[in-house]
Amino acid sequence: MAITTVDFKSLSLSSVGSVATTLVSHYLVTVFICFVIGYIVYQRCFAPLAGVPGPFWASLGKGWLIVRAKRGDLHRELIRLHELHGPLVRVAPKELSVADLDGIKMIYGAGSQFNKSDWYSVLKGHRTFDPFAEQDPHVHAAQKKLVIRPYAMETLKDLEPYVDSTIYHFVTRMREKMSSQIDLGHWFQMFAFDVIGEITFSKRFGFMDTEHDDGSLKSVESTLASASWLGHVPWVFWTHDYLKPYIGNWLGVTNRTGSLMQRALKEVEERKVRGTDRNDILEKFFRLQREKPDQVTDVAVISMAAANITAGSDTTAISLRSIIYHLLQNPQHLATLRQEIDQAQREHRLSDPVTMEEAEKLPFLQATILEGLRVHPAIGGLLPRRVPPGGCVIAGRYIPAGHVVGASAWVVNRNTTVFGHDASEFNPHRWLKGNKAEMQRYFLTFGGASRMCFGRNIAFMEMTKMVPTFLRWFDVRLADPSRPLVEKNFFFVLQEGLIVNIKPRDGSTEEQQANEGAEKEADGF
Ligand code: HEM
Repeated sequence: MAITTVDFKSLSLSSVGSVATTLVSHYLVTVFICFVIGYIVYQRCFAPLAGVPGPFWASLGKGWLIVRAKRGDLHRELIRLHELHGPLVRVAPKELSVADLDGIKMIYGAGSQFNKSDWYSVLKGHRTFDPFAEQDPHVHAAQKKLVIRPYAMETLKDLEPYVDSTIYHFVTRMREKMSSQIDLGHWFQMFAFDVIGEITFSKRFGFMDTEHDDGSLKSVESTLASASWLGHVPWVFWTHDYLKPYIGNWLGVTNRTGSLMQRALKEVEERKVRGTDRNDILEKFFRLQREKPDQVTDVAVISMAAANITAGSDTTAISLRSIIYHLLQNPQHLATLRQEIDQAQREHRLSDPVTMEEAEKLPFLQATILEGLRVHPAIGGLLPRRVPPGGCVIAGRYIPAGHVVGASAWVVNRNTTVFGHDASEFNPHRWLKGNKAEMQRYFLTFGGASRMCFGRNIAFMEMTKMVPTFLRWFDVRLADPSRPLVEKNFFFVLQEGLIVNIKPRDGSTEEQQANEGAEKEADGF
């Protein structure tokens, strides 16, 4: 048997060095492999959330969430995973998606102790006044108390004329588009931005006039697209923030504190110089400021005005698209709604545009709007919350303090126990026949508890007026009913492809209707 021996004398210094390097690198690789195996074994077998079902890669890091956020399909994937695995799905090593009804009540119900997680820190950035993204519950409560009044039900009457004038403008522009194919989804987006401009600053953005935007639409989209993945790794955002003076700005999320804030700032400054006799939201903020000048600062007013644009424009456009698209895909429900609207019209129960009060007396319309909001919630992210001290038990599973739990309205709004066996279908009748109070308890489209949407009354007013006014004047058909809308979930679930053919209704000529619309606009609507 041959025995190999090392002749140390014959080894040069450089070959000793290379043997040492090889040994060290082998050692490091071995340590690294042991570490990786140890980490995988820990996460899969011993970590507090070990054993909760979910995608393999999600149990090991944030990569799975980031990939889904970038692909924009998290909402659909969560529906699939909950169907497969039940009430809890592990979406990251310390994060769960929850579909359990008691769990939903615990996280988003009255008196909840679950505060917004670090995901929101990237939206907030350095802003000092930001009720949407604020994580500290005491700061949030104090800020909300200062600015909530302009969003209350009683003030809707003051804002209604601004919505009327924008709806008139929309109808007029649609009449100019008669008999042609249009991207109705894009028009709803331009409408939603214009109406927010009008109720906040008494100034439409002017997108419907020019059929172009000034970059705001892209700005909101890139804010969301960037926040939706960065929120899972806030340290990337803060490192970028630290290095920004040297490397420049690479992250779209900073738009929220950049260009949109600049627009709000410009409007606020102009208004201060110009003054106004209008009773829009800005004027209402100024009134609050006069009452409490130390607390309702300029920063607060500008921040809230900008929040209206980011939180209130796309969300409303998405909801309008959902309502109209689902009606067009379900002609039987469209026919029922048309019947209700036409009958009210014949009985002279409708103004033009339909008033909020009139619309509230149309039950099928109200049911249709709720159903559109249920099947396609504008916000499709997980609404992540931190588990409070002491931990919690959801679906029989203990979840330690500091872990993150969240639910997507896309999953909860499809719960068959609450919404019925056909929960995944669009059926407005469920709101007329089913247990409405129970359905509203778990309706997560506007969020929940103290963090529920401030702007929901305003959004509801816009939709409840717009839908009957639009359907009363126009006959709309999908250009290609076999082509579903494309969805992109960047926290907001945006749709693309609502291409329709549009025609006048009621037999009146296009010219006649266009003239009526123009006259009404000139009358000061
Ligand atoms: C159909 C339209 C809308 C939908 C579906 C919607 C949905 C939501 C949801 C789900 C939340 C909670 C988000 C979370 O927990 O992270 C929220 C919060 C908020 N929304 Fe809306 N929203 C809509 C329209 C509006 C409008 C028109 C405005 C303003 C004019 C607005 C202003 C806000 C604000 C300020 C918050 C933060 C509330 C807080 O944390 O206290 N929203 N919205």
